[in-house]
Amino acid sequence: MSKVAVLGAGSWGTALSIVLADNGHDVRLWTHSKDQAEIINSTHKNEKYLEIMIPEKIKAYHVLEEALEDVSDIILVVPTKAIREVCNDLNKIVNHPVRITHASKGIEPGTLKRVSQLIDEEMDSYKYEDIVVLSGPSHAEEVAMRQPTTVTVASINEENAKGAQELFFNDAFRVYTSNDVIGIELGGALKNIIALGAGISDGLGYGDNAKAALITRGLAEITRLGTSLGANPLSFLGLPGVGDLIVTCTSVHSRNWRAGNLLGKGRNLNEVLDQMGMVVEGVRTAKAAYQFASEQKVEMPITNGIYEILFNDKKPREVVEQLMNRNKREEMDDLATLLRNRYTR
Ligand SMILES: NC(=O)C1=CN([C@@H]2O[C@H](COP(=O)(O)OP(=O)(O)OC[C@H]3O[C@@H](n4cnc5c(N)ncnc54)[C@H](OP(=O)(O)O)[C@@H]3O)[C@@H](O)[C@H]2O)C=CC1
Ligand SMILES: O=C(CO)COP(=O)(O)O
Repeated sequence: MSKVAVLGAGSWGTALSIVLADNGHDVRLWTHSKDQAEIINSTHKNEKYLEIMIPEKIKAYHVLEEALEDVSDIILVVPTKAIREVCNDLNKIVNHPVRITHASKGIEPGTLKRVSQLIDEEMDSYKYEDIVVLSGPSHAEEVAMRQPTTVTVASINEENAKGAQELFFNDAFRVYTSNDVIGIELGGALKNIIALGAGISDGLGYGDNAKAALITRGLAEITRLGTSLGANPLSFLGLPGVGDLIVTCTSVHSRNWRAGNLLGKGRNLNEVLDQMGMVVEGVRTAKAAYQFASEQKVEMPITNGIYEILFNDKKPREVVEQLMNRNKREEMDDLATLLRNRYTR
């Protein structure tokens, strides 16, 4: 059994700690809040984030050095805006070989970097090829209740991907491997923008047809961007692509869907974020994807529309009208070309 430090005691860090504890590992759940660590250790609950009881063998830590002592694995699960800060601290402390798996879903606006690239930049003695990403359709609320869930772990280092698969795999948590780090990270990050859109559509009172259109055309545009950045287009048809799109666009557990829903009902972004109290990664990632799409000259009409609603106060109904009245076109033209170019000579 392994000693594992899970960094980030929000919904997802807590749920993944439960999976690891169920697998018999020695789990140290690190939080930046001393009070939260004390509450978790004394009550075995993390009520702000999850209702379920936490197994007593999960110990919460506030001091990073103590959480990291002798661990073989670090699971990084803080919001993407905190990744640099936490890795910067890790860099000063970690001086023995560890495997780093991250499970955060976002892209950094400005630099347009994925989480594995941020880790690589902040950690001197750690190679990009060795980083593992865990992603897929996995609401923390369901994982914590041991409901059947499937995810993918990806790394360029096959041994590390298989090691992470072994670490997490159990009867309720089935783990696949992949070597497409770019596709797995981008699928998980970009679907959050489309989930905001699905929430907006529901908030406006539109029905299932509109949502199916958003999921399908959203998939087309995130695949287009991902492929232009080096991802395997087929990864977008897998768990971290279409799987995660379905789960976040159709579930009330999704914070991105819930935030979108409030926006669709007429609230502005600041009001919505105040009310959520948990991370809504799609907001930052929409900014990054908007910038990416214009720099790479990739067509992303849904993302552009959501960017306008979030940051330029455009009315959601106006965006829908624009999307519905875009130039007439063939459905599969660019995606078919993209796949043909990749798989034929
Ligand atoms: N929830 C889910 O179902 C899933 C989430 N994810 C991804 O996991 C990542 C984390 O999400 P999730 O756990 O849900 O988020 P939550 O909002 O539930 O929790 C975020 C946690 O991170 C902590 N935090 C915030 N800033 C810092 C910092 N600078 N240093 C250390 N800790 C910090 C928060 O502390 P505090 O309480 O003090 O604010 C809180 O404990 C996101 O990228 C998300 O997209 C991926 C799959 C599923
Ligand atoms: O990524 C998730 C499920 O796979 C969680 O999505 P939200 O951040 O929208 O809750």
